[in-house]
Order: sequence, then C-alpha cells, then structure tokens
Amino acid sequence: MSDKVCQNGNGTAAKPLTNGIANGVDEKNEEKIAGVFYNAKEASWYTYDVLQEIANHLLARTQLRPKIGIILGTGLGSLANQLTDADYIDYQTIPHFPVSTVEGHVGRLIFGYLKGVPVMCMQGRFHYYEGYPLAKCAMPVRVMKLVGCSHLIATNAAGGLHPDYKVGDIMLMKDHINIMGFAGNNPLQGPNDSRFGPRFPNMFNAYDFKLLKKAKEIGRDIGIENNLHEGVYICLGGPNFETVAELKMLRIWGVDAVGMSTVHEITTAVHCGMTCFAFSLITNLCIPSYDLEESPCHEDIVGIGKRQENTLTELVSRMAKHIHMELKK
Ligand SMILES: O=P(O)(O)O[C@@H]1C[C@H](O)[C@@H](CO)O1
Ligand SMILES: Nc1nc2[nH]cnc2c(=O)[nH]1
Repeated sequence: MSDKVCQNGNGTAAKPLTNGIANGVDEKNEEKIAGVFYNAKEASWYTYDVLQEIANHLLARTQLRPKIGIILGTGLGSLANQLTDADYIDYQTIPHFPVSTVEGHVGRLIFGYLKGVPVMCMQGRFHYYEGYPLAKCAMPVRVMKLVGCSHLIATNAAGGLHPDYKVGDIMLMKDHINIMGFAGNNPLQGPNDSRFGPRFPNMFNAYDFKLLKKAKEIGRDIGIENNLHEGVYICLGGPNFETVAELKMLRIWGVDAVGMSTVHEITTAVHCGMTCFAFSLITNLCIPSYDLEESPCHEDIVGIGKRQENTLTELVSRMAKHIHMELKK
C-alpha cells in the first residue's frame, strides 16, 4: 500500500489547532475556530476601529511601509523565503487575528523586500471551510489597506477545468464567479462602513486590465508563455473537492479553474479601492469523468506549489517591481 496520506481525495491532513491566540474574539470563540458554524455576529465584529487597531499594532512592529500586499495560497508559501530584511509576525501574536489551520499555510505575516520591493505578505490565508465567515477570511485585506497597501497580489492553488490546462500551469485571473455570493454569502454583507468603500461596489473591472497585460508580457520574458493562461476562477465553499456532475456544470458556466478562496478577498479589496492582480497555480486537473483512478489530494497540491517556487517567485517579484515603479511615477 502506498504511504501517501491521501488517496481518492480523502484523508486531507489538518494542522492541529493551536490554543495560543492572543486575545479578543478568538479566545472566546475557540470552538468556532474548529469550523463548527457560521456566525454573522463574529463577521461584523471586525469594525473599522478594530481593524485600525490591528494595523497600528503591525505598524509598531515593523519599519516597513509596503504599498503591495501579497496573499500566498496553498503550497505557495515558500515564495516568502525570498523576502529579505524581513519582520515575521505570527498570526497568534496579532490581536484579534484568526489562526491558520490548513497544512501548507504557515500562519504569519511577513514584512520584507521581494527583490528590493517592500511588500506585506500573508504566508497562509483563511478559508470558509475552516469555519471562518467570509468577512473574517477576507479581513486581512482591509488590514493591508489600513497599513497603506494600494495593491493586492493574490495567489491560489486551483483545479484546472479548462481542457487545455496542465498541472503546473498558471492561470491569470481575468474574472471570477462569486457563487457563494449568489446565495447571499458575501464578505461585504452587513452594515457598510463607507470609510472602506461604497455599499454597492462595482466588480466590473475587479482584475486590473493593465496588470493582466503586464503579467502576460512577463510570462513571455521568463519563457512560460506556453504554460500561461487567462481565465475565470470560481471559489466553492469546500472542503470537499467536486463531484463529476458539479464539474460538468461549472464547465458549462465558463469556469476555467476551481478553488476555495480568493474571490472574497478580491471583493473586499475592490470594495476598499485596491488594485488587484491574482493568479491560480493549476495543481490538479478537474476532468469530469467517472473513469479516473486519481482524484485531487491536498498533499499533492501542496507539492506542486513547492515545485513551481522559482517560476512563481519570478512572476510575483517582477509584478511587484512593475507596480512599485508605476507607483513612483
Ligand atoms: O488557499 P488556496 O485557495 O490556495 O488553497 C486551495 C484550496 C484549498 O484550501 C486547498 C485544497 O488543497 O488548496
Ligand atoms: N475546489 C477545489 N479547490 C482546489 N484547490 C486545488 N485544487 C482544487 C480543486 O480541484 N477543487
């Protein structure tokens, strides 16, 4: 028998929950962190003042003043190894911050220089299936904004649904389908604080067209144009992977890559006026057939991210450099 932890899509390893939460809402809601139920009250707990408190806390712990926030998806955390002169801030030590419970998400913020560009990096994100409401999953984006970031680079691991995609390819996100929002589950649900943004934000140009164009140019420069695509991402609630019938339906909808994150982060970032760029690393193929022997496995997904570290670092750092130069103009 293979010693692989998961086969046939089962057995996804969970990181043991830590009890070392600094203070605030999580201490009281420790049970909820185990992913038990959705609590709208908990989501709306992150008021402007609470988020400002978190931002001030961070600004007191680093000299860096980044304009670019980066979210590293599953298996993509090793990109953070490239940061120099870095300040590492564990989520457990930040007031009111949740903890990362998923393998492949270290759970810390890093303020450092990516090839000379100051950035703020989330090495590990929060997912809905961990038991966090969407507003809480996306809360760090508002913190980025309050720290001074005008741009967000979000990355994720996703299943490739488009028939041309191969494992290891990169799909630049040109758009998304907010399926969880269709049913009213939206990170912006609840009272709107106009200091963040408008009640009814426009998502028409959520993914900055110029940055998308630049990414394609960079893709050519670094020789990955044959493994680079542009497509539509969907975030499902997870944690289960999709059934064949679901994959068939998503394909009809025009979805190219399937994941469990990013959409609520981008929605929150657009709401507060940040310019967004995002991409998916295709870590497995979503083939709508009952005849397959292999199915997605979290450990393999993490491994693909690590394998692609050099390419991803090159793409992200060149994008960061470009944004940095543009901001200086
Ligand atoms: O955080 P991301 O969206 O990169 O993680 C994806 C979705 C699940 O969390 C995990 C499945 O392996 O990878
Ligand atoms: N929902 C979903 N998320 C993923 N993350 C990485 N691969 C997948 C996948 O196939 N489906």
